[in-house]
Amino acid sequence: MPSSRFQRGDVVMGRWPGSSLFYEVKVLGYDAKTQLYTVIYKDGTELELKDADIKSTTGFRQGSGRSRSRSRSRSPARRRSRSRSPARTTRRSPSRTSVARKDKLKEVLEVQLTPLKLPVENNSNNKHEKKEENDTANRENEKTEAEGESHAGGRYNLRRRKELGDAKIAEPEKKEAEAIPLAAPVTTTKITEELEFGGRIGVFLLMLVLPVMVLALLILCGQEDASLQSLSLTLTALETLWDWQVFGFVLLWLLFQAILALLPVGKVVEGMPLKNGKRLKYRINGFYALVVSALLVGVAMHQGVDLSYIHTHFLQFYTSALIISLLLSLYLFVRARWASDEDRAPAGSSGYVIYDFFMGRELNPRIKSFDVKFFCEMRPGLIGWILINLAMLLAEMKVQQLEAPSPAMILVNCFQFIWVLDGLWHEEKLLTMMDMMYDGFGFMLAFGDLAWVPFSFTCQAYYLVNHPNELSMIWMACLITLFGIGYYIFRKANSQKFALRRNPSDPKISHLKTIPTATGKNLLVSGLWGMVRHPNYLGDIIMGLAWSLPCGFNHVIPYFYLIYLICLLIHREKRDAHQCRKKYGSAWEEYCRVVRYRIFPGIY
Ligand SMILES: NC(=O)C1=CN([C@@H]2O[C@H](COP(=O)(O)OP(=O)(O)OC[C@H]3O[C@@H](n4cnc5c(N)ncnc54)[C@H](OP(=O)(O)O)[C@@H]3O)[C@@H](O)[C@H]2O)C=CC1
Ligand SMILES: CC(C)=CCC[C@@H](C)[C@H]1CC=C2C3=C(CC[C@@]21C)[C@@]1(C)CC[C@H](O)C(C)(C)[C@@H]1CC3
Repeated sequence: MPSSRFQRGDVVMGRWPGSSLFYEVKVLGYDAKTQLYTVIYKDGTELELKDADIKSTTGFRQGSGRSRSRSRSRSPARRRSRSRSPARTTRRSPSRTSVARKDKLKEVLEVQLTPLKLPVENNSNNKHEKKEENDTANRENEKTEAEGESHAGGRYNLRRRKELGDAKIAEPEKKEAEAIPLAAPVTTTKITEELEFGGRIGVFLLMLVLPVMVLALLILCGQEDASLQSLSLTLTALETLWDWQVFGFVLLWLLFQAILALLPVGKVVEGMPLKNGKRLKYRINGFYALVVSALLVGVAMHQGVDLSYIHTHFLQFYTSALIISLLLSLYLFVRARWASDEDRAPAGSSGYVIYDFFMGRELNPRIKSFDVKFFCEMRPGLIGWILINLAMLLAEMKVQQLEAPSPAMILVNCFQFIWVLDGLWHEEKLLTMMDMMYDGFGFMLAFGDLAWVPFSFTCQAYYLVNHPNELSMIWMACLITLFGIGYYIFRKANSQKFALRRNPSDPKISHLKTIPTATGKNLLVSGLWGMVRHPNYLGDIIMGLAWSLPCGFNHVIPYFYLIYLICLLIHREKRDAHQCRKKYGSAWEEYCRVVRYRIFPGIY
């Protein structure tokens, strides 16, 4: 290879097809005529890459700020690669941002990758060559072949983790900790390449439509005639939507929850690794916060506080929460000016003000050790939801002059309480979710957490106050069973995924088959995760159905949550599939071939 920058055997960083993610690859050869390198990824995938799609590992190591076991002297090559780093582009003056964005898009579009056909699995020469290349993923493939479980015709093997033994499975993780920066893809993306939610116009419309939609929902739920046609006749006067006292109560609630979150009670855990390899610390005490909140509410009720005040002032409560979420989003947008590149959320760094305001520019905004996003996602809205449901239960008894709450109201309260309790009990798992790992904290989540969750998720209980619905014993038994099935699928699927990510050799998931990927992470491909690609979404939707059905079939309004959830999760599935395709490439394609349906078995 006379005129090539890299030689056969060199370990370099190669761009993954169609993305700006770089993984460690080994150079297998260089074709001077086509000027393409043949490289092999950790999972055995061979590709041809242009010179521009290959970077030296030293440049990446320096840039990513990870701790290394061996430090090398600063070479001219490394200095070159640092000066070209996109990190620099975001530090440029705003006038140059859009030029940088175009350059970046161009760069991504220009990636030309030609997948090579892999040699047939039983070609002993090649197998030997792979083995010599000392690649962990190859070694795993070999083990699998020995077990006769290789996936016919595929590049990946479906293997039983149990049969391999825990120690062996943990091997890639161990290596990664020692020296190979493989598990977390190294990304040079500092500016958003693709705009989601319909871009700037889409998010602008969403910011207008979503708050009005919740207001309309609440007006409809609260009036006798909950049909959609009746909405225009009863447009509420704006001044009736505001009450300073209510605003004060909402602020007090937020303050109270923030104090509970700051109490030195509960364990402190580390979040998932950030771009710079560091992990943030989080105090997990959501469950205690729920217990203390319940005690406080109990004492207040005992002292004669009438919770049905929340029902009679529900619109004012919503408006206050909306204003607070708007103010919070503004604060977050402004403070992100001083955030370092590392703290920026990839999705909210487009350079377009409106888009970044919606998506959130900062990934983990913190005031000292107080994580604003983590707090808002789990506390005031979720615990507030339970408080509101309780207020609606009391209001129903008052309005309908009942001695005890209706069975429909009890079911709605119990189902939703279990869901919130489960969320707080497994609070730690939020740290591995898309919202915490990739999404910035902007208007979407601030409004979602503080206004959308507590005021639209409570629509069934609010509706039942004025729209009683009788339930037969059989129907109640059916609803409980339906909820139980949904909960089982939701919990089991989420726990299996969490266990795999936290400890791939966890005995609880050792019976499940997985597909290895180039990043060192595995994808579950049997059990619930073999039924559909998002069993947790399916479980969530079944539960949503179970707590909407007690409201009967007279109006569509109590099904608002279910409709929202289906739309959100279908959209989320698409977003996630897009990210996973970029992250996992052919392993993800293989997974999609094996598990055909996304959320609903046999349907979608
Ligand atoms: N009620 C509501 O309003 C909402 C509820 N939810 C609920 O929150 C929960 C979490 O949702 P969300 O974070 O969106 O989605 P998931 O928990 O499904 O997370 C998706 C991620 O899981 C990993 N993954 C995907 N497939 C596999 C597989 N086969 N094996 C192992 N890992 C896999 C990938 O990340 P990686 O490989 O990087 O780990 C992927 O990016 C769900 O139960 C959902 O229903 C979510 C949104 C709103
Ligand atoms: C239309 C609009 C404004 C959308 C914003 C969406 C948010 C409301 C939801 C996005 C993902 C969420 C999750 C939860 C609450 C709703 C939001 C914030 C969640 C924290 C609720 C508790 C669960 O147990 C959960 C942890 C699985 C869940 C995670 C996702």
